[in-house]
Amino acid sequence: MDQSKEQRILNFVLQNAVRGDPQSVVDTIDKYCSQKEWAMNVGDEKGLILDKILEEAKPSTSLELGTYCGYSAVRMARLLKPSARLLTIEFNPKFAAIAKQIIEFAGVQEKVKILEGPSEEIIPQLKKKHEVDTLDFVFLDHWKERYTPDTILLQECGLLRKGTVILADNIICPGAPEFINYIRNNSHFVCTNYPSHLEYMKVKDAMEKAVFLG
Ligand SMILES: O=C(NC/C=C/[C@H]1O[C@@H](n2ccc(=O)cc2)[C@H](O)[C@@H]1O)c1cc([N+](=O)[O-])cc(O)c1O
Ligand SMILES: [Mg+2]
Repeated sequence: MDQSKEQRILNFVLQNAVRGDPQSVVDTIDKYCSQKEWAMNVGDEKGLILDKILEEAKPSTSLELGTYCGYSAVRMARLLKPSARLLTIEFNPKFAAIAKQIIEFAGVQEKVKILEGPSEEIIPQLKKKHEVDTLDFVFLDHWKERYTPDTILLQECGLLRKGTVILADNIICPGAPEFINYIRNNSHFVCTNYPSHLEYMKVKDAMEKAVFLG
């Protein structure tokens, strides 16, 4: 059975990154995906925007929707304080297994917990099963048509608090038009757009920050 692209990314990390060094894992994935095979990691250009917004938020409890290979989980975990936690939801068991190995290789497994399953099933379990009170930071990078229903679900489950920062990837490419329409017309959020480029490409993309007002 020949390897998947995600397995090739994992192997490249295991052979070229420095164990226990999250920055080297991030740089190694960027190197592979810019030189060998494109993959849907947030990447280094949008990654720097993610870094800045995350550092400003100084979150104790963060949630990511769409782990994929774990690139942004490692990228975020490397900036979190030791007591902070990142929960990341992944639907595809093959991707979750790859991400687990990349997260462990980077040495950030103490801060990161992968929750396997669909977001609409897992979000309602966060408070009781995963001891979440409210979320300080949310990174949306899963199926683009799920951005809006999952943002509504997070509110319904009482997981957002005054000041929760939601950051969404791919506002232009592939695009999340219904999310943009929803969030920019919702008086409970203050939105900021961050123009950038699609990972590893010259194509325009953007991220959107939405701060919940309570
Ligand atoms: O489609 C994109 N992302 C969809 C991501 C989906 C990921 O979210 C998981 N998930 C986790 C939980 C769920 O409930 C559902 C899915 C899926 O199993 C997958 O791992 C995308 C596409 C491009 N592109 O240029 O084409 C660029 C990007 O940056 C992208 O993020
Ligand atoms: Mg993305």
